[in-house]
Amino acid sequence: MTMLESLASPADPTIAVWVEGLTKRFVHRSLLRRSEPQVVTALENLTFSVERGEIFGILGANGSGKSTLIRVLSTLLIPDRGTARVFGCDVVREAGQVKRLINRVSVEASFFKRLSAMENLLYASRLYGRHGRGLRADIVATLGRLGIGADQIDQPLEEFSRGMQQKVAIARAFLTSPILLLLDEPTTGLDPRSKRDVQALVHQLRAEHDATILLCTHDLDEAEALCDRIAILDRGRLVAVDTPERLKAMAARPGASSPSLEEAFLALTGHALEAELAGKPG
Ligand SMILES: Nc1ncnc2c1ncn2[C@@H]1O[C@H](COP(=O)(O)OP(=O)(O)OP(=O)(O)O)[C@@H](O)[C@H]1O
Repeated sequence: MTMLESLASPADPTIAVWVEGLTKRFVHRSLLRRSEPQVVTALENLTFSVERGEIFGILGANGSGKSTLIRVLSTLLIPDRGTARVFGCDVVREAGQVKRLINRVSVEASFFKRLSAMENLLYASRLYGRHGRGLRADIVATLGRLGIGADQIDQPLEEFSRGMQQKVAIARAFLTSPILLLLDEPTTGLDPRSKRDVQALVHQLRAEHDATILLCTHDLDEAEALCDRIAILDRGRLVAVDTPERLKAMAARPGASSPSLEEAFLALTGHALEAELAGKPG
């Protein structure tokens, strides 16, 4: 825990996300009747906070708990223990208020698939109170920046590839200007050029819209390029929270060249980021 985290309080307006003692377990029942159900601890007593305006990364291997954390923060899952607040609102008791403050972008982005990108984005923007003449032009410009041309804008989304739908989800987050943007693996499955477009838009979103961004990834380069601070999750436990530079410094050995973020991850968790942890009981 950093000095700031030990001094901050959940009511502090400069704190966007406040997580204290957060624990979530799942019971995995085997199809074979004789074997005992297994309890998987997806999140184990997490405590951290994210400052308003930060781009905060959650880095962890498959099954380390990243999506579970995002789902708790977006009010889709109820934690077993502990609390989580978004700008002071409790994600369980004040879920309605939290929903108005967040926008979650994930692979299972929900759209009206038979409607076009333009129709979906007009609907979402109006839901967030955006109207007026400039809206259509903004939608065209935002999609254009992500490489979706004017000729594709009126096509039904069901005809878009997964990567293109992911871009429309990111455009939606940009157009609706949420205060907290939860990005769950936003560039997975995108080609390198599209990845760079998305990353540029994330930076712009923070700069122009006073957004706080929580980004789950297992892409080390992306985490390093985008994040002010990174939390490393390992089997549901928080092993470190710090700037990329300080995480790397933690893994430095006297006389050796300065470690990469990948080496820092290995030193802090004891395994490589690609390690498959899914299904391991906590
Ligand atoms: N709905 C669920 N029911 C049962 N177990 C679950 C559920 N959701 C997650 N888990 C388990 O919780 C653990 C953490 O999963 P989670 O999806 O949060 O990890 P992750 O870090 O997001 O992984 P990935 O990078 O593969 O998306 C895993 O062991 C997973 O099997």
